Amino acid sequence: MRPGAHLSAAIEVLADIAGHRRPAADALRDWARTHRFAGSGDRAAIGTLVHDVLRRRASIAAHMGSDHPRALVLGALHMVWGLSPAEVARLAEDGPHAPGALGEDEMARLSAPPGPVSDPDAADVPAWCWPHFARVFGPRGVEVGAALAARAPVDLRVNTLKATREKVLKALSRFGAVETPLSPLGVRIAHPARGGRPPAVEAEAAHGKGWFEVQDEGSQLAAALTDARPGMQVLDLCAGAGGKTLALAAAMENTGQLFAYDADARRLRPIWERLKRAGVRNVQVLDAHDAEALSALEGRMDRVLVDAPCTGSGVWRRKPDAKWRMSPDALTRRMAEQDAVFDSAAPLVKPGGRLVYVTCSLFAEEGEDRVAAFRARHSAFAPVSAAGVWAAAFGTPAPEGIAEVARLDPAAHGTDGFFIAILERTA
Ligand SMILES: C[S@@+](CC[C@H](N)C(=O)[O-])C[C@H]1O[C@@H](n2cnc3c(N)ncnc32)[C@H](O)[C@@H]1O
Repeated sequence: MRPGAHLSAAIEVLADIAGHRRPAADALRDWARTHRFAGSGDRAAIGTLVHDVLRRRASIAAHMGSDHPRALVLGALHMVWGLSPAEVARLAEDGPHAPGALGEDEMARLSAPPGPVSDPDAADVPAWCWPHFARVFGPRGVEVGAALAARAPVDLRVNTLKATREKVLKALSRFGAVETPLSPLGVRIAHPARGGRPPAVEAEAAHGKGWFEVQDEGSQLAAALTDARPGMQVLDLCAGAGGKTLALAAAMENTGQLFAYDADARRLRPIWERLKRAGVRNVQVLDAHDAEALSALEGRMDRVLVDAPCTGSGVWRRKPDAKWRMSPDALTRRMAEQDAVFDSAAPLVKPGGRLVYVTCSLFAEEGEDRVAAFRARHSAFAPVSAAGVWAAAFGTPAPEGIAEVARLDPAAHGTDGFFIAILERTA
């Protein structure tokens, strides 16, 4: 396919996503199925363009005066990829399957300097979300939204059961791998510029040997603040595919007992292969909905990690389509689920043990509010300073944003957005 045809394909896929409120991955997969002539390079180029449009949909639409997929794609080439208006015009006429010549208005829009835009558009967040951003970030809201609209790097966590950071850095040196600034186990590979594909690190031999896992630095820090130590009894109550389970197992040096549970058996499924590859031997995976297995843990856990289901507003860098699909109703549903799973964790914690509540959301309704509501229902839990746990874990003072609770955001910390609260059972 010629580059011009990639633009037309991206326009088609974006129309499908907008028309049917579908996940981008589904629309891209269906497009590929019905256009078998497209090679993997073509599919990657189209996918990159679609995701770049979705990251910046609101600010591009404001500049182009339209949210039609054609306007969004042309705008993204200029505003995200940095092509000049003349270069965009050339690409738009690149071959018979390109979108076609630019109109006068399109050319004028592309050539115009950036004009004034509303805060939610400048932040590239849905208008209904803006009050939630403003509540948490105040004047930083636009900066945080813009950081969430940028491409994320590939972050890896070194599996200390099998490798060292030096070993992983060396194995991935040709990708320009560097240390992450906050997590002592993190390795980062920058996202390539304009249209480029991030390296397929999971195809590397070092991944096959279990030396590292793909995990955002924020997620690594959430696991580290759980402070699971060798010999402890620990439950990962919302284990999902096991991202944090693996980090906890390594922190426990394969000793003690780590239980992994998730209410959804399908989500838990990949954990088996991951545990094996990582050389983890201290994890017992509990069956979904095995209430008896969970109640057997009552009052026994040194740590219970509740990595609660959430809107995912902190990971919009990686799933930009999700921010436009999210709704106020979904937020309300997530809050009810968070209260339920928080409550179910409480009896499992032993006196002196800790309950660590985590979401990858930036909204206070899913963070501070849920913790306050939990504490109102459970007087036996007292907060533990996240800054104190940070200082003890890393031997450095906690950065800004980490105080009684921790809120990580891509603008301040370069991580995905996370909320972390640590509570100790006092009685
Ligand atoms: C944010 S994801 C977990 C991600 C995972 N911890 C990781 O690091 O890869 C939240 C998980 O909570 C699970 N979940 C939702 N309600 C639950 C409940 N009441 N009890 C246990 N798990 C629940 C969901 O199935 C989902 O897999």
